[in-house]
Amino acid sequence: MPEYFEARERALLGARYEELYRPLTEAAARGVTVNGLRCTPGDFAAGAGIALQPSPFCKQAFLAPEDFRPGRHPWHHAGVFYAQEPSAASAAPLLGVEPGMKVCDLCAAPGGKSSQLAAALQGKGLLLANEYVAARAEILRQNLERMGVANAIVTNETPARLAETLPGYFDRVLVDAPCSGEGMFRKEPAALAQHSEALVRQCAALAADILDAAAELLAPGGVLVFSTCTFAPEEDEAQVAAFLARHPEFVQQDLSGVGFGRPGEANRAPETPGFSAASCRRIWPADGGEGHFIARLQKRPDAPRAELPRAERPAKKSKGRDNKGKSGGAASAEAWRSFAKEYFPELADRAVETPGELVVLPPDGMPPLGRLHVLRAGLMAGRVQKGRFVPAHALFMAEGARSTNRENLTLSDLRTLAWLRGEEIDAVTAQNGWCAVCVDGFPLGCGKVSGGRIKNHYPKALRMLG
Ligand SMILES: C[S@@+](CC[C@H](N)C(=O)[O-])C[C@H]1O[C@@H](n2cnc3c(N)ncnc32)[C@H](O)[C@@H]1O
Repeated sequence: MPEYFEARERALLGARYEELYRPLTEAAARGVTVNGLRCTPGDFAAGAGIALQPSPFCKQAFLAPEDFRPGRHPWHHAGVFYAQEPSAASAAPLLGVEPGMKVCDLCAAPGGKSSQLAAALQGKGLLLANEYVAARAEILRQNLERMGVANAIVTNETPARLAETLPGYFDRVLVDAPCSGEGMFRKEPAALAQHSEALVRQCAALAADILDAAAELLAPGGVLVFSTCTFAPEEDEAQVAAFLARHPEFVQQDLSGVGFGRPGEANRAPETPGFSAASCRRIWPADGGEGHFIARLQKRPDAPRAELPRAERPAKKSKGRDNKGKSGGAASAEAWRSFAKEYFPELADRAVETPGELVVLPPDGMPPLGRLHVLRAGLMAGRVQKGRFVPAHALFMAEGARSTNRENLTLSDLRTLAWLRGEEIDAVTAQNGWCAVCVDGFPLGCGKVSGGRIKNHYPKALRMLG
């Protein structure tokens, strides 16, 4: 253990130090969280063929065996589950997301908690999943695509710019803050190597700014969940106490009845009106996970309502014209509609956006995004090339199970692994044309059938090699 960390924690915990941190000498716990857009936890446990234990931290999650390799399981490729450290699955359900809400995940990559929030929305309402680090934002986009999320906007922004653009817009905001990662010591050697008192202070200051942006993003009556995977007072209890002192328009909610973990620690924050350490929740290594801190705060319903800034002019539409003289956008929409009528009749009447040659199905009630850096706004349906519609992988990952043309594989079918390796496979149930390839009913992308064989369109970067 880093010297500063151990000295601090021993001073704060006394004899409890040994009890609460002792499990850090054992192997890291592994967990999986079931994607509620795909199936129920019960169906997952019955069909996955993995020795699972229910997680104490989340109804949709399980503890997995130490040697479990998620990337080798076809259901992982099909977005049926997300490999998530067990205690990390605890925070998102505490946000109380319901279908139809507007939800923002401010620090979202790689996307474990965003996937949980999207599942809670059940395709209705909006998830804005933001990630500040560009390369991580791309991973977030890919993970949400794998999980079949169609109603997300993925942005690569600073929390402050989001708050300027969408003040008061969201019913729920999650801040899973960048932190000093003291709960990652066992799992990620880098967290151990980089740890220092200066890092703790730097992370605390950064998270305070992120929380201020979160406060601005929330509508009156909206709920904010703040979580970290660290134990440092400045980043946990003292952070929440300082937030409440800065934001009298918020009240803390009590998490003592959540059924897992332990209360926050009173000696980690100064006495602050409205703040209760006992109402926070801590998961210590002794509780079975790597470690998490969670607090829940509500913006008072009578807090002043913010005005959205006036929408800026939308980006110029492509001026491309097809060979029939129609605008590129109208031609793309028409190509999509005729494709959708054949393969996804339920989607054929949905409104589409056609930036350039692309066809995107925006989420219902798109907010004004101004000049935000948006990686994806809704579901990428495909693109039009030489007048023909070419479907996107994302379309089949979100809607493949409802396609009119499907190849139905199972976990025990040898064609499943062949498909994930990128090979051509025999068509048994699918007819000529585009088809969804599914394992046990869960989508694994698309292929094109001709002469009884399915040409593999599973993206090269996602293939299971070796
Ligand atoms: C604890 S991780 C989020 C994990 C994620 N919620 C999940 O469940 O998969 C914190 C994230 O905050 C991002 N981050 C780093 N600097 C940031 C900043 N200045 N503002 C907002 N987020 C930042 C990190 O890149 C990291 O992806």
